[in-house]
Amino acid sequence: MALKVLPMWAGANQSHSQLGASCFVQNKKKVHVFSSCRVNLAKCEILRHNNVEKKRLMSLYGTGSSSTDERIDESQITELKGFHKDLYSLPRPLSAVDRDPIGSNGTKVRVAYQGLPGTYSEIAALEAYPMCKTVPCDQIESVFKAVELWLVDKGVLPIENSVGGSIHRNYDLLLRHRLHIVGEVELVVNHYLLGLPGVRKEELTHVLSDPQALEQCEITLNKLGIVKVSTEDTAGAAQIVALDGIRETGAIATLQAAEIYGLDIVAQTIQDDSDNVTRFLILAREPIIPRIDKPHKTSIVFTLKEGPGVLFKALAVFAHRDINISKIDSRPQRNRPLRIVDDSNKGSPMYFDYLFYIDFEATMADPRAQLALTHLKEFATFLRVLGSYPIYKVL
Ligand SMILES: O=C(O)C(=O)Cc1ccccc1
Repeated sequence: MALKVLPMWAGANQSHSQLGASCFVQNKKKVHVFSSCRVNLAKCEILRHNNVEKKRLMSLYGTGSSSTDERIDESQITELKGFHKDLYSLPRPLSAVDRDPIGSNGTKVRVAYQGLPGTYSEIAALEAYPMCKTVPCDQIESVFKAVELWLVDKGVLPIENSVGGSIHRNYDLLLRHRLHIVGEVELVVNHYLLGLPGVRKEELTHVLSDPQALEQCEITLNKLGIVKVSTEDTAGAAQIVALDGIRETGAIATLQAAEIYGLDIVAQTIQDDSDNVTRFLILAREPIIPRIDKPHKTSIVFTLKEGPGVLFKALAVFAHRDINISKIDSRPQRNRPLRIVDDSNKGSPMYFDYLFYIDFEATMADPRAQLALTHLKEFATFLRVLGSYPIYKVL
């Protein structure tokens, strides 16, 4: 099918996205519904940037009706991608937009997230931009593409949680794409066990949810003897329960999902760890100008040369400048996981070649941070700044 490149429900309102979502469940296959309003917004943005392209794009997209049947197919996206390549090569001013609900063109900020309406990611998007228009996408990859292709202004993705640690799949995506981190949000995640109206906890034999949510409630679910089944996201699980109408199947999801999909709360705060916190990142096409009135952090990723004490030296560049490191993580490189240390001998040792992710508490506008990274480059074989952004504080 021709819709592989940008499969997302870009619902301009809840009914659109719910319509798309119910098709998804009922037909047991993905149906990609684009709201024409969303497509038209994207069109406008593109047309503003290049009048020469105007005729071509108008014929590409047509004038558009308000039907949810309007879809973008692969060839259109490919053309759009080519066009945006040109746009990316133009110098772009830094954006000072920071938790600002109004975008530079006077419209509401549009924030893409993975899943259906009612996910934790949507709640995180609204926490970062309270007046924003949230845009559901069927995969994390679609969130990145939606930002890259100017269909939305920002994207939100969960990056780590206090129970499971880093979400490495999402770290990999940060590296594969060239978006900038412009913010972070930390949510205390309270999981609700939801069921069809009137269902009691004892009746449940199966529970559906996102793998992270299932992991965070493992002890509770094992005690209840409930079989865990993974779904794409928590709200998707709630919707399946509502549509399938099987009394023995519940979902772990948000309070918002219970309301949206008409489910009862069978049990609340069912996570094993009461301090269950998930950290989300906000992504944008452009970096922000760091503000001096707020503490910021910077996220970087790098690889190191081989040798004794190289990691020690790498960390010392921050210590020498009194820069606090708030996170460090390592991950084998996916495309080059093994490093052959010495190929002169048979049976010479092979190590995993690691990517190091560090968050440190300074902005790239801070000379200490600039010096630290210049110093780090002496030991690094690769270094990328993922973004400087305000440290999240509950307001
Ligand atoms: O599926 C969701 O609702 C998400 O946003 C991902 C997630 C799942 C569990 C905890 C935090 C985020």
